[in-house]
Amino acid sequence: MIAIKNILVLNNFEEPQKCKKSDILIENNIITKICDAGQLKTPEGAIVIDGTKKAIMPGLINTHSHIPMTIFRGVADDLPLMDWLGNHIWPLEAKLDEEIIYAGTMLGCMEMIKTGTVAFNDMYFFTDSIIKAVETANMRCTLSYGLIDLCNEEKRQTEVKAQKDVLNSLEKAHNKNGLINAAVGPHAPYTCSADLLQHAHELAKEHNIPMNIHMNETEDEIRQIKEKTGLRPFEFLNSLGVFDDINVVAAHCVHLSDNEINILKEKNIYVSHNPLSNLKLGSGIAPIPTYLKDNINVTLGTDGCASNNNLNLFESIKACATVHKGVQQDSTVVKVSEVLNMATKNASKALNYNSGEIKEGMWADLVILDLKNPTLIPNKNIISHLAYSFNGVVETVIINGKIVLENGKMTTMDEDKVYEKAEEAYLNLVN
Ligand SMILES: O=c1[nH]cnc2c1ncn2[C@@H]1O[C@H](CO)[C@@H](O)[C@H]1O
Ligand SMILES: [Zn+2]
Repeated sequence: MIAIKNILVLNNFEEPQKCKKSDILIENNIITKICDAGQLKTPEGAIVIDGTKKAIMPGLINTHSHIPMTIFRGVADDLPLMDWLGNHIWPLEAKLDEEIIYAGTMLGCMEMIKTGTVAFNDMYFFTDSIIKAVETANMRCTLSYGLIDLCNEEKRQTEVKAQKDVLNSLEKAHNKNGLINAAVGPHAPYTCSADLLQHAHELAKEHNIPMNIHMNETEDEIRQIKEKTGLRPFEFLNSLGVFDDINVVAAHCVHLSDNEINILKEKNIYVSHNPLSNLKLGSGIAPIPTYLKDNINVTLGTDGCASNNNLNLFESIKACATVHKGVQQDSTVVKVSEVLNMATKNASKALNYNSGEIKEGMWADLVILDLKNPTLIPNKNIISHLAYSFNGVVETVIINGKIVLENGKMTTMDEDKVYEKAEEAYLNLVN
């Protein structure tokens, strides 16, 4: 049990003036009580957190990452997507092993937690090593194995077999405490055959899990699909039935035709907007204000550390809240509440979580901020600060009812050891 006393609860992004000081009780992994400050009787044996001069917010949810790529930070800058992937990232990924993946995931979990992220939607390889690290860190996540067959039949069969094992591992991990969830992850329309895409869709339906896929990131890949099929990527996948009856989290969605935007609406597809990765790889800027006008569900992601190059979702929040104002020459688009919802409750909906808000009955995935932080002063319009000024350095993080960061220190891992192992893994990767 955790009792948090006298804390400013940031649970209303639309009407910040209604946020007030309250007491919160957490039992097991659930927020069981929220009442006016001073009203909560501390149950015997509860851990008490004094919330004076502190604020609490829903933990952030990153809907697009490749967490082990934290080890790739800084290895291939200033390149366009296809050159970056084909000539730099994929050759390095061929050298990955379980130890490098574990070290990268531990570092990634640490970085996310220290910057207020409690959950992430990931696509990568070596799922067993990722599971091991995420369980140690006690983070919530949705993991998918990145399916790639490059339209090669033999490769497709290997991928289908690998996918089966991965789903078994994920199911076992899920049964422990519900922290780890499964998704299917066909990498992208330009790396997967129609058969593989349809197979992934069938699995998502059968297991009632989301699909995680890269869509329409660059003009170049769209041209490839059009040459091959005569259709744009969303039209092609829609014709295959890939979007039917499942939650789809489509990463990037930078270049869409009007007809493709209609498909987003009709199929209720969740967009994972990755503004910093799209800017760094020179891919373009997604038309987020149009999506918001059309009531499309937009969420936020960082992408991996070779294209961002960090996992601080507060930076993506600020980028999203500012870049579209510049593009549209209209400072009224993408409001503070809209962008904060993207990083919390919209993401929770996309991934079928019970979090992203602070309400009784919801999972205790919470972030406590020390208000004595230069980027949060004056302590008046804190919700505005979350979007525009906060440096992301959080004080305490609770995931699934467990304190994983306490006064800025990780409780689930030895920080120095994580740094050391990450340095070693980097050297093994590049040498
Ligand atoms: O922005 C991106 N677009 C396309 N592929 C990416 C991006 N970021 C990482 N990967 C690649 O996706 C695979 C994960 O299963 C990896 O090969 C990773 O390098
Ligand atoms: Zn990606």
